[in-house]
Amino acid sequence: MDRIRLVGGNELRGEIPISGAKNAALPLMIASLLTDEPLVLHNVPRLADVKQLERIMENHGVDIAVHGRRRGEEDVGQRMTFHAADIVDTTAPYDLVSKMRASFWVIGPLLARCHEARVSLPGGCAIGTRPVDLFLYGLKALGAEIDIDEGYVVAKAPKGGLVGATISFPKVSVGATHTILMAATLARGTTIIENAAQEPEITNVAECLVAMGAKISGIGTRTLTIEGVEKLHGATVEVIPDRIETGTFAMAAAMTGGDVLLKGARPGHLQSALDILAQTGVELTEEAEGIRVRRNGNGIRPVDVDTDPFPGFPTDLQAQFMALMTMSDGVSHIRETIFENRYMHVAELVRFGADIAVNGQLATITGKSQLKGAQVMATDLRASVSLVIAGLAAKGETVVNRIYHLDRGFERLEDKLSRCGAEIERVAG
Ligand SMILES: CC(=O)N[C@H]1[C@@H](OP(=O)(O)OP(=O)(O)OC[C@H]2O[C@@H](n3ccc(=O)[nH]c3=O)[C@H](O)[C@@H]2O)O[C@H](CO)[C@@H](O)[C@@H]1O
Ligand SMILES: C=C(OP(=O)(O)O)C(=O)O
Repeated sequence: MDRIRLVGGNELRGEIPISGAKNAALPLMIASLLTDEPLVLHNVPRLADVKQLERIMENHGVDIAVHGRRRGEEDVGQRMTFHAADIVDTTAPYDLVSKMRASFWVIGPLLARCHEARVSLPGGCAIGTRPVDLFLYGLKALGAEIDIDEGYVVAKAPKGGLVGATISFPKVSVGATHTILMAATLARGTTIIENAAQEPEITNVAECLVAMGAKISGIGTRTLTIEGVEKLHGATVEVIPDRIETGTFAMAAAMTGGDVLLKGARPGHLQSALDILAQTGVELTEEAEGIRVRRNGNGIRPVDVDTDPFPGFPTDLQAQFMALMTMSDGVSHIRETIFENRYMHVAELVRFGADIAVNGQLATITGKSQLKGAQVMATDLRASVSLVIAGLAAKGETVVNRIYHLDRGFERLEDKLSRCGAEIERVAG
C-alpha cells in the first residue's frame, strides 16, 4: 500500500493550481444519464472517485471519452464527454456503489428517465451512519414506489413517470438535493424543494441542468422550483474549482508560514472559512488570479468554529482546521454538527503531540508551538489530508499510511506541495 513520506519545517511559497471540484464533477457526470445526447464536461479532476463513477456509468451503458490534453495544459482538468444514448442496465451493483457515496445519486436520473432503478445502498467515507431516508422521502413524494431488497433500493415510477410535488426536507442534505433536483427535471408538473442545500456544487449542477434544457428557478437559494420538461438535451459545462482543496491549501500555508497563490480559487465559495482563517491572523488577499495566503512569522490565534451547511463553515474542512488549531497560541473549540463520527483524525493528530479532547460533538484543542513528526494512518479523505498538513508543519519526518483515501479527492497532492517547497514524496508498496 502506498504511503506518503514528508519532512516538515519548510515554508510553502509559490502557486498552487486548484483542480475541478470532486463533489461537483461526480453529480455532473451523473446528470448525463438524463439525456440521450452527449454532455461535455470541462475541468474534471483526475481522481479515484471519478474513475470509480466512470465504471458505474459504463455499467449503465454510458459512452465516455477523455479528450487529449494540449501542450502546457498539465494544470488543466480533463475534458470528458458522457453519452448515455441508451441506458442498458438500470441496476447499480453493490461492488461498484459501495465504494463511494455519490454513486447512489444515479437513482434520481435513472428513475426519471427509465422509470425504474435498482441501486445498492451506498458507501463513502466512514464518518457517520449516513442514512438515505431523505432521498427515499423525496422520491416517494415524486410518486415512486420504493422497496429495500437484499441491500438494494428498488424504485419504480408510476405509469407515465414521476410527478412533481412539494418536498420539504427536515434536514439539509447535499446528496438528497442533487438527486431530487435531477429527478424533478423530467417529472410531470412542478416540484418545489424546500430547505434545499445551497452548496456551490448544487448551483453548478442546477446550471448544468438549465444548460440541458431544464426549467429551474431559485438556484443558489433554499427553495428550488423545477418545472418538469419532456426531454433534456446535451450541453457543455465547466466543473467549478474545488473549494475544499482551496481551503486545505490555505490552511497548509497558514500552518507552515510562507506565501501561496491559490490559482483559480473562488473566494465566494468558501467565504466562511476565509473569514475564520483571517481571524486566526492569516493574511488573505483576493487577486485577479485567485486567493493569496500569507503568514510571515506571527502566531496563530485560537478561533472557535461550528461546522454547518453552506454558507457555514464546511465539515469537509473541519479536520484541516483542527490541524491548524493544534498550533494556535491558546485554546479553541470545534463543534462538528453535520456528521456524528467525524473526529477519526483526533487520535492521529495526537501522535504529533497535539492536545485535543473530544466530548460528543465538541473538540477542545489546546495549541502547542511545535508538533513533532510521526507515523500516522489515514482514516478518511479529509482526515488524511489533515495529517499531511500537520506533517508539513511538524519537526522531523512523518509517514502517512493508507493514502488511498487521499487519492479519492486530491489531485497530484505531493506534486502541488513539492512545487511550493515541501519535502514530500509518495513511497510505493
Ligand atoms: C460527494 C459529496 O458531495 N459529498 C459531500 C456531501 O455528502 P452527503 O451528500 O452524503 O452529505 P449530506 O448533506 O447528505 O449529509 C448531511 C447530514 O444529513 C444526514 N442525512 C443525509 C441524507 C439522508 O437521507 N438522511 C440523513 O440523515 C447525513 O447523515 C449527515 O448527517 O455533503 C457533505 C456535507 O457537506 C460533505 O461532507 C460530503 O463531502
Ligand atoms: C465525505 C466526503 O466524500 P463522500 O461523501 O464521497 O464520502 C468528502 O468529500 O469529504
